[in-house]
Amino acid sequence: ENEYTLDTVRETLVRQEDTIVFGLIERSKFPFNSQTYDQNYLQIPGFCGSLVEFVFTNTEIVQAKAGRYKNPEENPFFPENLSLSLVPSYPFTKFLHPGAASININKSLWKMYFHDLLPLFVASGDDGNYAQTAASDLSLLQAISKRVHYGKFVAEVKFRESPQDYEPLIRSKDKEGLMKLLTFKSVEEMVKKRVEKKATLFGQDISLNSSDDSKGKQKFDPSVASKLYEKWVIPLTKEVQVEYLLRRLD
Ligand SMILES: O=C(O)C(=O)C[C@]1(C(=O)O)C=C[C@@H](O)C=C1
Repeated sequence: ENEYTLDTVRETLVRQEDTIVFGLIERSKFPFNSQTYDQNYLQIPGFCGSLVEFVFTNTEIVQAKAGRYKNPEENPFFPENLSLSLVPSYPFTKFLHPGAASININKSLWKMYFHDLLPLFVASGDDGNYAQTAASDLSLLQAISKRVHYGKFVAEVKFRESPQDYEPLIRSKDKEGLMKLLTFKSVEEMVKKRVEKKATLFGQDISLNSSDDSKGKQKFDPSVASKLYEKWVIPLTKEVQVEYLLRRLD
């Protein structure tokens, strides 16, 4: 259980930034491709929904059978469709309180992603690559979901470090007080700046003549990455922390 400390969980969050920034850059290779999201585009017998829903539900079914959701860091978007893992189980450290399993905010992430985030950074247009578009939506949304739900681990670490500060707030269900106690504004500022810097560096065209590197055209507007963190990723990670703490003494 020593693998989880405030330093190690923060290191994990930092590494997850790379995945999210790359995910944004990968999705921005494709235009919006609205057919991917159109409820009337598909005509598959026995399936009702958009292509992106088709790709998500079927991918999650396979990944659940292959054991993905046995790991408490993973949360499915369509848990109602999933069957049990078919693979031998691995002894994941039981670090979280059992109440953690009932927290899944993927439905809100789904809405945020398709309604607010995508239109911010994806060019309009259609290039016919709907399956590839849905696949990059899937990997980016999975990365964002993993990051936001990692708030459960962050909250558990903080609780174990100072139960005397958290317990009274949990008992009185003081959401505002909990939010205040778990917030570190200076850390949030660092996270946003670092994410924007990563987006600048990862999105750069690389040439062999190093003096040309910074002149190349950017693959992606880096401010979108920090905006994603500021408006959604950080606030939702905090919301998960509060929800987790409220269940911590059950
Ligand atoms: O690093 C922490 O302490 C966290 O809780 C993570 C996080 C974040 O989402 O990046 C959230 C809340 C804190 O105010 C600072 C950062």
